[in-house]
Amino acid sequence: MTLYRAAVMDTPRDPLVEGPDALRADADAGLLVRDGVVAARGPFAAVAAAHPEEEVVDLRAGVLLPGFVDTHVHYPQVRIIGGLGMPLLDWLTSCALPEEARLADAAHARAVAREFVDGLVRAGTTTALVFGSHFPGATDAVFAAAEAVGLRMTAGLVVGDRFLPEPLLTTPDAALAHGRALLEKWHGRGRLRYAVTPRFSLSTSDAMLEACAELLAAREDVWFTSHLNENPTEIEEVRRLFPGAGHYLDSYHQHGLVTARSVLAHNVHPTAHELEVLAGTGAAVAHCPTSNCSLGSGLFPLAAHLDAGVRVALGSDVGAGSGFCLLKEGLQAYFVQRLLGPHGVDLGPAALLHLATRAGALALGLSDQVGDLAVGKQFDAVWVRPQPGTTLDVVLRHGADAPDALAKIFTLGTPSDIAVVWVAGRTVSGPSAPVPPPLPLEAA
Ligand SMILES: Nc1nc2[nH]cnc2c(=O)[nH]1
Ligand SMILES: [Zn+2]
Repeated sequence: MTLYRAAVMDTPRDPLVEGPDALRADADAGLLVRDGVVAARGPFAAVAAAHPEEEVVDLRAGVLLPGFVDTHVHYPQVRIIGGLGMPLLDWLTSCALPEEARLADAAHARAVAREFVDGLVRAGTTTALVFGSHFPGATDAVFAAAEAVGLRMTAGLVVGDRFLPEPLLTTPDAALAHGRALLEKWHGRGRLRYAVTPRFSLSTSDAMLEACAELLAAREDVWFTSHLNENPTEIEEVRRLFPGAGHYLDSYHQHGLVTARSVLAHNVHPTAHELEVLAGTGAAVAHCPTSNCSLGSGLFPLAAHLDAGVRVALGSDVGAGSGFCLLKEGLQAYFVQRLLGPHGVDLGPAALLHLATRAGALALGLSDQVGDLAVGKQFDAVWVRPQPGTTLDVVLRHGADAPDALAKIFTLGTPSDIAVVWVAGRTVSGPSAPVPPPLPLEAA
């Protein structure tokens, strides 16, 4: 057992519903961690008195937060982060899809999988819903990489049978067979789960979506993820391709793909009826603010989602998004709501923390395990500890109170300020993280 002593902030209640007081901030907390689980929590003096024999790890030089939950991120796109200046469909054609085709090469895919998982944990992400690759071998590689590091990951084979470059195309039968094999190998193994992942309606026929529905029905606890209402040109094209669908969401919903185990990314341009269906089914939306800004997709209507009762969490959407760190996504989400003026939601620091942590856990059905640091939860945590003398260090030393410190962390924090990251009590990034094995490039 280990007794961590730290300033701890988390949001077991929702600040978007209950207001800023929902931030739980304990200036000198003791968290006793046994077998990767928070076994006791309280004022440090009280927990230490009750467990005098435990080793104390003193983290008071920084702030301890729950691990971040990224609800939308693309594994094959690590190396193309930063492709600026294009709207969605041009960016896909000239930037993302050619890179994704390179994952046909197994050695390349293994290297990218390692870079991807490493990028996530360095940024403090401990749980992620991941778009895999169009290639089964490459998707297998990202599961293996996540398992090796200990990342809590839900992912799946990305499938499509139109719009894509030829090497990325598949058929409904092949998609089903490969998806089933990956699901049987990885779903429920350790912290890994499978998500059925059609790329987007634009790249999937009704027959392909039906194959997705068949795979989703294979096990009751399998997840579903895809894209939705990201860009006006995309939406228009989906309307043309699915004349029988009432709207974009309907192209999935008609196949039974929209449930409480569905996470749809973006939804920048929803109709009122789509919001109603999302709320009614319990499906969640992954809001990806840096991606939406970078591709010029639009300003996310968060208020409309919340008013309709739709669950919303954050996604980095790497590689259209500008990096893995959910602190940056939180800040960008805040900026976007400011730009919406009277139509924007007032996102205070507590709301940003909730969006980056517990909202993601709720969206992924994992809130009984992760998302906050209550007793009984997994010790998935990040220690924000800027290097002495950095601007974040300076402003934290002159902060007023806990919400103020949190606002500063979201404003200035980067992966280099995240000193240690734990998943289930084990260090996955930081000084004592196990040295990963060498890249298996020679084996190819
Ligand atoms: N942002 C984004 N939107 C998509 N829609 C379909 N594929 C993608 C993708 O890779 N990124
Ligand atoms: Zn995406």
